[in-house]
Amino acid sequence: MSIADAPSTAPALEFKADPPAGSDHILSEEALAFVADLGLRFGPRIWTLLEARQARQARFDRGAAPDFLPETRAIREQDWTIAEIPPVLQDRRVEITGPVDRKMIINGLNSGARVFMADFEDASSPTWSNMIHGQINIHDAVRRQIDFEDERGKAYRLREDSAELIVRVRGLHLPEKHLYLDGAPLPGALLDFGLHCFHNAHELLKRGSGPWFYIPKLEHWQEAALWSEIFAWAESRLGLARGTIKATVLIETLPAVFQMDEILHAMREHIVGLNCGRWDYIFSYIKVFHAHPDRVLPDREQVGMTVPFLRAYSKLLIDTCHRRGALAMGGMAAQIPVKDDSQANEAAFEKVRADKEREAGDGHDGTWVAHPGLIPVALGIFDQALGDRPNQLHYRDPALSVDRETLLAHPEGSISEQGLRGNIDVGLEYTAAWLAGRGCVPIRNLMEDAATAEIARSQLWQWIHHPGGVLDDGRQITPELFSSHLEESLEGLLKVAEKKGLETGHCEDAARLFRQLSESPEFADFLTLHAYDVIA
Ligand SMILES: CC(=O)SCCNC(=O)CCNC(=O)[C@H](O)C(C)(C)COP(=O)(O)OP(=O)(O)OC[C@H]1O[C@@H](n2cnc3c(N)ncnc32)[C@H](O)[C@@H]1OP(=O)(O)O
Ligand SMILES: O=CC(=O)O
Ligand SMILES: [Mg+2]
Repeated sequence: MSIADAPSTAPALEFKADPPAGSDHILSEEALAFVADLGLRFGPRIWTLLEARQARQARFDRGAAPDFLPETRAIREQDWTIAEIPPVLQDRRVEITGPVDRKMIINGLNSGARVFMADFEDASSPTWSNMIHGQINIHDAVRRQIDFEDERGKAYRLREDSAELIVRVRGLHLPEKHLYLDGAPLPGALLDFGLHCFHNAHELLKRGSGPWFYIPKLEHWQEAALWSEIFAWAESRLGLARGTIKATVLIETLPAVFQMDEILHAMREHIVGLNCGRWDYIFSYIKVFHAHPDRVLPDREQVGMTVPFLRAYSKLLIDTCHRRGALAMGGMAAQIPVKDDSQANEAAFEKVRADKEREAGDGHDGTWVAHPGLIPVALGIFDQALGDRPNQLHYRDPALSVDRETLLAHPEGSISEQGLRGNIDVGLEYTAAWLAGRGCVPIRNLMEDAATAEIARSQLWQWIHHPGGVLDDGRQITPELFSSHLEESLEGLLKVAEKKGLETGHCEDAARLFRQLSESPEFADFLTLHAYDVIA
């Protein structure tokens, strides 16, 4: 059955805002019918899975901690592998990621990285305009019709040998408030997946590529199983062969690290690998244990990939993937080139080099960079580690032994005034940018995205709410201390905004959100959910 002939059983989607200009072909009747069908079939299942997250968190709040599941022991112990990885996805030694604006997409695809991940998630603020223009841009990129000229007159066009495109969709928790179905907002993930798949799957396949996705923030293998069902349904509805759609799943929540075999198994027809989403993983550690007074984390700077719980996570991910024939992707180092300070620039590159050397040496099949300037460093390291192979799928560490205790090990360290102020300053500046529609920004020479703000505000919550929130000079982090730093920080941010002629309302809103989320007795699940209420 052709797409146009397929009957839609879903009620029509209700627009809560006008479709952005120039989006008629993206929000076409057929595409909307496909998305509405997705919403009707899978929306209620998503709500149920989100409720299950709440129930699990309530158990963690009563003192429990994540563990391997007894009921899925057989899946962990039996021998099985995922389906074959398509040839174009076998070599992913360096991937660049970025938001979905036109210039970023062209630059990312032209960057020399193997993959460009177009990010509807952590690097994008999900304004209606960003999300729909992102789809327009991806549609054009797939058809290689994405030429454009910026305000300086610089022309952009795709190179012949552009990178493979992977689209990261929003997490299951984020609604798309501009589209309602049956009285409830459509899950944003279904809109992102649905539009890309509907418009581009056949076109990509015709061009030797395919509908490839990154799936973020899963907390349970049943969520992975649902994605596989969504893919299978879309394949059948769009006339694609079963197993055409391929996903890489980010392991970036603490519960998910205990279910990596189960996630691979549940998606074995549709998965090609796992990725170490280290930043959200740190956020998840704080969230899962937010009610445990003995789990207060030290300064963010002290929680790097070499601390035991993070090192164990990445090593177990590599081993699990390679046992199952799946790619084990590394994560993002936050450093970016420093333009006006060669010493700081060299130090930033050194940090990225060390990070990528560790990843390649541990057996990762590829890694992420945030900026094109870092591709040569990462490529050099992975080229050397891979030799003439496309990946390190053959590699297993015979001495590896990772247990639950290490996966949960609490990192030792201290909390400094600089760390406290850093979380407030960076969190506030980032959140103000997000509210203004920019989901990824350079702050103090680091790439910052939504995960930064989540770590910052959840650390602040922990430090304010637990007796362990004590500075290295002996001062307790009280609501009053937090509040005085927040005021100072806001004052500074407002001055900068005024000087640049930027809207100051976003700074005020960001401060209000930070105050509300950090001081509230309840720990909020996601800052971005609260911030989403404020954006257009
Ligand atoms: C935890 C996670 O989820 S990680 C995944 C999410 N994070 C990301 O995707 C990071 C994306 N990175 C970025 O957005 C940017 O690198 C930033 C915001 C950090 C810095 O951007 P800028 O300030 O524009 O950097 P800079 O001025 O040095 O850029 C130089 C050029 O590189 C381009 N560039 C920078 N980063 C990227 C990127 N990630 N992809 C493609 N092109 C890029 C810029 O567009 C610019 O192009 P131009 O010369 O044609 O104007
Ligand atoms: O999405 C990536 C992460 O580190 O978080
Ligand atoms: Mg993430």
